[in-house]
Amino acid sequence: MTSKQVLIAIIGAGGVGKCFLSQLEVLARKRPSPQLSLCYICTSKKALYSSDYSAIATDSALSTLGSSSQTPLELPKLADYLASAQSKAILIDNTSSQDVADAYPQFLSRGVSIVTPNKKAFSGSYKLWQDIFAAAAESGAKVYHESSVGAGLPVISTLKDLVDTGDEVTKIEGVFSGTMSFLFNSFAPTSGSGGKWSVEVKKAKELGYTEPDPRDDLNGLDVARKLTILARLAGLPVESPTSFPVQSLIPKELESVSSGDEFLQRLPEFDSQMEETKAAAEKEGKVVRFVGSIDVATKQVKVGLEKFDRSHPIAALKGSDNIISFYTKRYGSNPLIIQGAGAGGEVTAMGVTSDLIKVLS
Ligand SMILES: NC(=O)C1=CN([C@@H]2O[C@H](COP(=O)(O)OP(=O)(O)OC[C@H]3O[C@@H](n4cnc5c(N)ncnc54)[C@H](OP(=O)(O)O)[C@@H]3O)[C@@H](O)[C@H]2O)C=CC1
Ligand SMILES: N[C@@H](CC=O)C(=O)O
Ligand code: NA
Repeated sequence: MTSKQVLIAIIGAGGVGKCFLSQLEVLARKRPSPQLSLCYICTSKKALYSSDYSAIATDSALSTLGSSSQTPLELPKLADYLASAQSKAILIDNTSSQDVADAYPQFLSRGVSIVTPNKKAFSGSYKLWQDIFAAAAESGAKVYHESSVGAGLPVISTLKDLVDTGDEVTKIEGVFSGTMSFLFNSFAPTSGSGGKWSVEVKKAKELGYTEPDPRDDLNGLDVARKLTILARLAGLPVESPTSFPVQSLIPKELESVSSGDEFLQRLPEFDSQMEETKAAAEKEGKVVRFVGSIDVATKQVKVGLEKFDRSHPIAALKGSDNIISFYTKRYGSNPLIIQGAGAGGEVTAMGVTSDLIKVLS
């Protein structure tokens, strides 16, 4: 190992993790120095690494991992492994695991930087948030999580720039879920009749837009997590994603179902409930959409369904698009607006890779 080398460790090789691996390959080619060396990769069951930090070939990492007989290191051991290396190490967390998120302070305090699309660390308890940034400040390690809100869209960097340059954010509102956007754009389009709710939910999962368990999207918690992150960055110390009103779209009858698969299997029985919601909006000449807002002055955060005129920009979104409006003192009554795909492996991995570039810089 040399000081011109940076070690990369990846936890999670699913939809986002796989796309990140190919982007890492491109980045390593385009940016020969420092040399990026993949030293560890794991899923929840398998791992690939060696005690001398030998480089794992990125192009064949997934197939080698698939046939590996190594199991993942426990998180404290992984922190030891990375902190003991002579080169700087960066941990890429491509999971949605709370356990991995809870361990960030351990990594950061030992100088290991973190890049992640996982929302759990930044929307968990306020104490975890404080511990993460305190550990990073003390050791000088970096932590970036652009893809935790709006996938690769520059939402977090924009909000940080607004705050760091002395602007005052008064309100943030919009569509914060790629899954919810896709579902309502296809189930209740501004023209035509739209598909069946349960069929669209399955499609959203197949397209890689949903959380590993789509109930985490449908119960509103994914959006609540994103709003918690943005509210904290805007200066509101929101305690948790369940400390403000969040509307769930999970039918009452399915609230106690144990697995995501059983939930998806039974969802068609309840399509009529969402049809009623859609029909009620149509009666007023409107369409229904799933939105969120943070009112910084009144400290109010909320997540749920609202009706919109068909000509409203929120009603007219396409595919998995998010739209996020920042109202600030500087921008006055014309908000700064960010719009584009808010879910999917490639666009999410782009946010992760560009965060990695920031750490390298
Ligand atoms: N998909 C998207 O559009 C977006 C996703 N994100 C976030 O990106 C993250 C990844 O999402 P996605 O790739 O879609 O999810 P997937 O379910 O496709 O992949 C998750 C990966 O993490 C692994 N994993 C889960 N828990 C652990 C653990 N405790 N230890 C080691 N590995 C673990 C899984 O392994 P195994 O298969 O063995 O369980 C799998 O390889 C999530 O936090 C999600 O919220 C953010 C923005 C957009
Ligand atoms: N499930 C999430 C993925 C990105 O955060 C979404 O649909 O927005
Ligand atoms: Na983003």
